[in-house]
Amino acid sequence: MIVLLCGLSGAGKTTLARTIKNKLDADGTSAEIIDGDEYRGNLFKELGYSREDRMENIRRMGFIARKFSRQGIVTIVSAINPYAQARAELLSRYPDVFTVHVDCPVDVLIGRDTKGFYAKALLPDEHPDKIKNLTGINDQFDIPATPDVYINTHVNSIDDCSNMLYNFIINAKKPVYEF
Ligand SMILES: Nc1ncnc2c1ncn2[C@@H]1O[C@H](COP(=O)(O)OP(=O)(O)OP(=O)(O)O)[C@@H](O)[C@H]1O
Ligand SMILES: Nc1ncnc2c1ncn2[C@@H]1O[C@H](COP(=O)(O)OS(=O)(=O)O)[C@@H](O)[C@H]1O
Repeated sequence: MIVLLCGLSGAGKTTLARTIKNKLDADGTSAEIIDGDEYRGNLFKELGYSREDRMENIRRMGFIARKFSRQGIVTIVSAINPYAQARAELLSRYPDVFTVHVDCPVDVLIGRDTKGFYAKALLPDEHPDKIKNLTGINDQFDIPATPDVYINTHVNSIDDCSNMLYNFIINAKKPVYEF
């Protein structure tokens, strides 16, 4: 199965992906994480943050994820994945995709600001360091209308969030059709 985490930067996707992979490893279930930062930094270096590049980023991650999931590996795609169109494309292309909205209020994310991006996005327009396309501040995020799982990392602890998602993964079994 492909577990498509989506949510704003700092919402907790990487934290949850790693925690869940550890849990799955511990019970003997193969798992792999396809992480936006990791793939962008190593394989997709030419991609930026325009709509077109984000769409392409998700297309590529989905393609790779399917290679793993076909082998029975629980494949967690951890990326902001902001567009309904990109998510719908993966859902229509692959038979084993589950969407997980990792949610957290923007004001809490501005407080977490683990990478300093929110402070830069909130700088005045004329500031040379201003980020002009940070998802959730000045770039689009389409809230998933019907996610398979909704997780709010502001109201639930890391333990509770990862247990919720882990339980979903081990119970969910969509048939995987060959094509
Ligand atoms: N319930 C929670 N679940 C996950 N992370 C949490 C939770 N509560 C607090 N956090 C904290 O929020 C931060 C989330 O950072 P993380 O890198 O996982 O986010 P991300 O969504 O992967 O961001 P990015 O898109 O920038 O990679 C971590 O510092 C983590 O400790
Ligand atoms: N303008 C930006 N918007 C969002 N993330 C950014 C931006 N610039 C740099 N980043 C970094 O790139 C990561 C997001 O990459 P992805 O998850 O791969 O994004 S996605 O939009 O194409 O799905 C964030 O974790 C953050 O570290």
